[in-house]
Amino acid sequence: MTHTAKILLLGSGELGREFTISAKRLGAYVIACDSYPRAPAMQMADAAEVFSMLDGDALRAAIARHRPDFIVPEVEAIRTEILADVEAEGITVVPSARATQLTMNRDRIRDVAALELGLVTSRYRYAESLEEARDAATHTGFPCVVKPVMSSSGKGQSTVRDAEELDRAWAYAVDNMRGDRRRVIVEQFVAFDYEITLLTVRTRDGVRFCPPIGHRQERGDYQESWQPAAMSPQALAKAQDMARKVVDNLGGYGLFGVEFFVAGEEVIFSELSPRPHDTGMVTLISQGLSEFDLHARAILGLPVPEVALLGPAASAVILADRDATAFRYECVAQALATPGADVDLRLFGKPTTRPYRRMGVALARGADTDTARRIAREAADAVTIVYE
Ligand SMILES: Nc1ncnc2c1ncn2[C@@H]1O[C@H](COP(=O)(O)OP(=O)(O)OP(=O)(O)O)[C@@H](O)[C@H]1O
Ligand SMILES: NCC(=O)N[C@@H]1O[C@H](COP(=O)([O-])[O-])[C@@H](O)[C@H]1O
Ligand SMILES: [Mg+2]
Repeated sequence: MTHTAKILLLGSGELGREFTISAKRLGAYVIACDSYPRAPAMQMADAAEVFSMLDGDALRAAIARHRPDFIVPEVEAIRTEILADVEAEGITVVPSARATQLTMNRDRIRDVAALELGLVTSRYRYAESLEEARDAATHTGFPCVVKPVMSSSGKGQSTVRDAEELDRAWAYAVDNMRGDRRRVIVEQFVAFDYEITLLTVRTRDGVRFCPPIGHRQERGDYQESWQPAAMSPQALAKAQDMARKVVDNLGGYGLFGVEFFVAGEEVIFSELSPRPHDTGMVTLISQGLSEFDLHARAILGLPVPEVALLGPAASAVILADRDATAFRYECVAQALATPGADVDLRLFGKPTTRPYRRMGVALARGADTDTARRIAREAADAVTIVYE
């Protein structure tokens, strides 16, 4: 055997690409899967498979063909029943088949967090019709946020200020949902002071936390993130306590991105990813071991040391603005030229653009997080996508 482990990666975007690099550095053989060819992680992997992760037959066939030691989900939308079957047959699903099933849809994980574990969440209710959405909004009050239970990166999500706007929000959610479950969550709008991602690693030796990551979102999608997020020790302790409860409930080994809203000293659990988080790309420059290295180590059962921050750092996204198949990047040298600053780039190698598609990220370290944010934003803005 020439490799330490065989990993089937389900989803091959930018997060999978960095995970592939981390896993391969530790000697793993990686088969990268996604619905389109030349996806970012495929360009780094030993082998690639192109099929929809929601196609159960194709997923089963890929598992049977490669017989991996580990299945590592990189997206939410996967035919997760199959993962439960293969876990029972002895393949390790990361972090666990149950975690992938509970987090694929917002309603399941929200019910576990709020009802089973008693975590603080916003008021919420589910709706399967416009009528039910109206009832749900009576329960949450206005403003509220309407999201399809199956979606990510803000797709189909909108904030509703009054009853009049509900029709449009319901239609928008139904039109932009993934899968075939016409179900939304209606959530009380939380007027938070700031929001964080707490990267939480479940390892054989216990749970470890990265310093909290602050982030700013637009259209439900992340624009910039920074680490450490300034927060009181009391608020951090509450977030860590909730994160520990939820990852221990989900089980298995790996890194989780646990999202919280913070208002004063109140910490409100929002949702979590049982895998590296987009806002956690800042750890590519802020930590000796990035979130991808930590995920790989935890999965492979390797030692995971206490996480040390190298210094205040930030990430800023590089977005496309139109549909295109022919384009190039310019001004990369200028982006990396900020004098005296630690600045870096990741261009993901996505083969096509579309409006708001994340094509890359700029990374920076600075004397404080405000400085790092400024340098990262300037570097991201310097990179120009030239459409041909
Ligand atoms: N109830 C709420 N109150 C206030 N803001 C909210 C609320 N729900 C979501 N948001 C805002 O929208 C962002 C995206 O929401 P959420 O994380 O639920 O969606 P998502 O589609 O799962 O995103 P991702 O997959 O990128 O994490 C949040 O980070 C927050 O900024
Ligand atoms: N918030 C979830 C997230 O950031 N997921 C990341 O985006 C990719 C899809 O990008 P695409 O839509 O540009 O193909 C996913 O594969 C994953 O790496
Ligand atoms: Mg989120």
